[in-house]
Amino acid sequence: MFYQTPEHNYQYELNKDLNFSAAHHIPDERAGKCSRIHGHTYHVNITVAGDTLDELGFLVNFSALKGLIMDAFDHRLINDHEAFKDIPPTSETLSKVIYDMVDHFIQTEQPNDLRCLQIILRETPTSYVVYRPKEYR
Ligand SMILES: Nc1nc2c(c(=O)[nH]1)N=C([C@H](O)[C@H](O)COP(=O)(O)OP(=O)(O)OP(=O)(O)O)CN2
Ligand SMILES: [Zn+2]
Repeated sequence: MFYQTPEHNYQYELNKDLNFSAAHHIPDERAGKCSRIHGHTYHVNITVAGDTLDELGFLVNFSALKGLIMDAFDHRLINDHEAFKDIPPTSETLSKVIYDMVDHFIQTEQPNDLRCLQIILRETPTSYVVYRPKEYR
């Protein structure tokens, strides 16, 4: 599947799609049925860009991005994750949490200079969110 990505001048743009199964609830009765614990097959699209490749010829290993997200959320209750100690696990907040995880990983684990441009998080067949920082550094 192809998604809209922000305009940029990087030579390479990588996209990784992945799915994970998880439960969540929005702990507020105003969320209606979503205040009850329920599950989704989440779909995530991660966009990373850069001008230089690492020694393997990768921007970043696709499987490293997948592992990062799967380890944190697959077959878990998202509310239990420390990032959601004080905020509800909505599509909006989860897309930002995933953005921050990917950004931290590529800044600390990759030798090449990479940027995460956006995260698309699909919670249901009819609902998804795009998270993009105001500007990429
Ligand atoms: N802005 C948001 N609204 C809602 C979120 C969210 O994360 N951000 N989450 C939920 C529920 O958790 C749940 O995912 C229901 O979403 P919804 O699109 O309403 O699901 P349906 O399958 O019922 O959608 P239909 O298109 O009506 O079948 C709710 N809102
Ligand atoms: Zn839900």
